[in-house]
Amino acid sequence: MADEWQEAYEFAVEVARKAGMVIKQEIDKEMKVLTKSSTVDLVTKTDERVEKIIIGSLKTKFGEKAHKFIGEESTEKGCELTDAPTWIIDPVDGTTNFVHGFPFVAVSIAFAVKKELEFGVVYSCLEDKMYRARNGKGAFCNDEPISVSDVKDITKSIIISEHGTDRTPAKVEKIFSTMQKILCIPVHGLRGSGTAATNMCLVATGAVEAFFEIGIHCWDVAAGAVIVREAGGIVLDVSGGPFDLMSRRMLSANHEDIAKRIIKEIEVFEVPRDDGVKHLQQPSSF
Ligand SMILES: O=P([O-])([O-])O[C@@H]1[C@H](O)[C@H](O)[C@@H](O)[C@H](O)[C@H]1O
Ligand SMILES: [Mg+2]
Repeated sequence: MADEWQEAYEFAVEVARKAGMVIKQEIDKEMKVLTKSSTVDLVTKTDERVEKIIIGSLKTKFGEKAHKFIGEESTEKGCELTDAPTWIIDPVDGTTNFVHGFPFVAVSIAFAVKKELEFGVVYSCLEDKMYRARNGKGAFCNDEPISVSDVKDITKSIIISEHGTDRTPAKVEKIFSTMQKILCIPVHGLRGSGTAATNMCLVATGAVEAFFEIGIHCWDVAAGAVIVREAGGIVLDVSGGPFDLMSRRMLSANHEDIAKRIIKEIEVFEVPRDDGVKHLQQPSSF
């Protein structure tokens, strides 16, 4: 069937909008903040509630058993990506922003079939920007086509990276050393919105040339990966090898020239994979 997943794609947009409305209603209320992997890895009742709303809506629409789900707040024993149609969900990407009222928070919903990403939806709900893309069908923001920047000269670029939620001094040192080297290439600027999904959409719209991070999770970047590719960009491992959704390493860029130059400066550090697989050989570089 040529267009087997179109209905699911359209429904994902609807569900992302519904989820974003809940986030908008909750952001100004007093909230109880809990922590997860570290004291700066925050979670709220809204994260859990929104994930339940999204997965509940998808199950009602497509049946309890037809699809599998990987959700930030409900995947406790590692993520297993099989050949089955699988939804990959971050209900509130940018939870720290949400807690502080910093105005970038996104709902990220991706769909993979046979381990290949089929479509992605990122709703930057406080800005009311609905980003979406489906394989081979282009990328859009609020129904307008989007495309990456045509800047190939790194000295004319803006690059995004984030600090993540691991404050191990040796890792933080590598993150800042990488940022310092990139800043001093020099580039026009370094930025970070506090949501990986939104960062990838900023690459897709051409507002920045690249975004990279080590330590993100599959639900942070799955939807954004489709959006960047469909906007004409590339998504790679931070070594320049192929992007591996479970590796927790990702570089997205408008062009190979920008990606290659950034890769020269990235100080890579080890993070456990999302699927728990150990000793996987890292992909080779360019
Ligand atoms: O926890 P969360 O807010 O959904 O997701 C986080 C955001 O995407 C942040 O930008 C990135 O730096 C972290 O690595 C992610 O964990
Ligand atoms: Mg996230």
